Amino acid sequence: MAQKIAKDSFRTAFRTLDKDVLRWFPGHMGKGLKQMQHKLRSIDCVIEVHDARIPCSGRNNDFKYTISGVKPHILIMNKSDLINDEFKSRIVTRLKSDCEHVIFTNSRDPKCPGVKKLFPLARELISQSNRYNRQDEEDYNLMIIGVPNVGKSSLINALRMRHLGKGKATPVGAHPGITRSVLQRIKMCESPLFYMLDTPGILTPNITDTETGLKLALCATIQDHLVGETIIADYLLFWLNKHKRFEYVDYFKLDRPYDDILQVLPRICQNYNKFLKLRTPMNEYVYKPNLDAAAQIMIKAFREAALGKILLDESLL
Ligand SMILES: Nc1nc2c(ncn2[C@@H]2O[C@H](COP(=O)(O)OP(=O)(O)OP(=O)(O)O)[C@@H](O)[C@H]2O)c(=O)[nH]1
Repeated sequence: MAQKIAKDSFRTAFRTLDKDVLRWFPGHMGKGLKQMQHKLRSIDCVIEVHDARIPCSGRNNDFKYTISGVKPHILIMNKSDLINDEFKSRIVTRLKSDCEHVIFTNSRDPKCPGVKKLFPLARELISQSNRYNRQDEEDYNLMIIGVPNVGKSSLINALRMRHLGKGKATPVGAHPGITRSVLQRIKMCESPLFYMLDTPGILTPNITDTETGLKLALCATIQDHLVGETIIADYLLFWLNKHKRFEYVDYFKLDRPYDDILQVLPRICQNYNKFLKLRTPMNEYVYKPNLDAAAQIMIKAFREAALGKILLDESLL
């Protein structure tokens, strides 16, 4: 029934009035790339971290020509606990021409197999590569890079926890932009001696179209309010309907799937008791649905996989 309703009349393409997606993403991150280039000589391996829910969208390939083109490069698909395992081999195949070494991690779990695999693979690749003037040195220097909020700091902490038994070296935040580009050298492993040269290098996401921008926003690579919670929630609703993922109907206690976000948000306000109390010119109080709060509830549900495991790039594989 739900499928039929969705199929007959729902949107087949996502349109937003706000076409200027690039405006959402700040341009200041280019500075980070320059700093990374300065450190290039002493780096033995580049660890690129990206969000496994968007393996094709938003990766910034510029660094390949400036940094990783000449260094061993491992691509980490982090937050892989939020996608279904069945997609992993398709992701590896899809990314093969770009990077031969793809590892899936859940950085919230230092014991996950991907975290375990990373240093042995890095060591192997470094030993096969030209280390310039550093052949005699016995330490390995890594650089972790990626767009905001993909879990770079969490990965560093997971690796340190695993190999050194130590806790946090870098702050982790639920909001993008926590890491500042202060240069430091963090010990990651004693034997063999692994260092991470900088705090994580932040790359500007590569936005090719509106949908890419909205997927990046859903994955929290940019602060929600810069894009607008309602636009992000609307895109989520569109995506869920298009991919026949109707778990949201039960989760938000709706009676059926809806295509119009302005029909969904007031119902969520009702069910979650999200109202704004406003005073009228007559000094009376009225209650208005708090649509932004409802949109935040939808976005949070996606981010916590409460609507099921969702690979936003599914149709690009
Ligand atoms: N489910 C899940 N959440 C993760 C994972 N890795 C990180 N997170 C969460 O993602 C958010 C961002 O993590 P950070 O480690 O701060 O990301 P970052 O890339 O260092 O962020 P910036 O400093 O803004 O560039 C935090 O809320 C983490 O708890 C993961 O593998 N799975």
